[in-house]
Amino acid sequence: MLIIGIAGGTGCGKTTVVNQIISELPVDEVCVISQDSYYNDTSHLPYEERVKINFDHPQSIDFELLISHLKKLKKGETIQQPVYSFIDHNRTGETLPTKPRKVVIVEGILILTNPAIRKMFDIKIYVHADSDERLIRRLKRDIAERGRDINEVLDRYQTTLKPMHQQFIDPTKEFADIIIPNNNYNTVAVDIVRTIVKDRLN
Ligand SMILES: Nc1ncnc2c1ncn2[C@@H]1O[C@H](COP(=O)(O)OP(=O)(O)O)[C@@H](O)[C@H]1O
Ligand SMILES: O=c1ccn([C@@H]2O[C@H](COP(=O)(O)O)[C@@H](O)[C@H]2O)c(=O)[nH]1
Repeated sequence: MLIIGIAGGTGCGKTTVVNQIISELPVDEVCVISQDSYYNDTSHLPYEERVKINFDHPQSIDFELLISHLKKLKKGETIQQPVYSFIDHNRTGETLPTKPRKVVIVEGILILTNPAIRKMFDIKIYVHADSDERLIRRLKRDIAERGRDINEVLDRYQTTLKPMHQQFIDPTKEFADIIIPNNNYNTVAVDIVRTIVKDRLN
């Protein structure tokens, strides 16, 4: 099994890059694990409290569950990946059965901050886009897809996203084997990663 970790700040294009990598691969050869599915279960908190959580701090992630799921996949077991709602800021209670595949891609802003999970990755990738580009993309996406308004996104950017990016996420670039510049769509870099993956599948 080849486990690839793909990190990078919010809006850098991780999900887009993952979709480009897997688009030409056989569906039964690859599976994707999103760090977002592993935000801590905060069902015991009311919405008014959940919305105040700092979702850009490593402590917001249930790394224990994520690591145990990766270990199970390595052993050939199917896992139940939690489904997360950005609207409710919580797990939905549903799960997505995820079968072990030859290639497992784990993507998320904080996945390279955790030393134990870093050790499990065969290839570590960091997707880079400038902060103004990321903010613009995040604004557009969160308003269109995640039920936010402009003030909410900008407030969160100033109070948490930017400081957490500088403190925790950007420094993980140094752990990356490959850094993909993604201010523009980077088909060359995606092709290179695809070639590595295809080579592994043969
Ligand atoms: N290279 C790019 N150029 C322009 N827009 C992009 C690029 N990569 C991603 N996007 C767009 O930016 C938004 C955020 O991308 P996404 O892949 O969800 O980022 P992430 O998963 O890192 O938060 C999406 O609307 C996506 O279509
Ligand atoms: O309940 C939540 C949980 C997370 N977020 C934000 O999501 C991004 C991470 O997702 P990307 O797809 O990598 O952008 C993170 O910056 C959190 O602030 C949220 O808004 N609500």
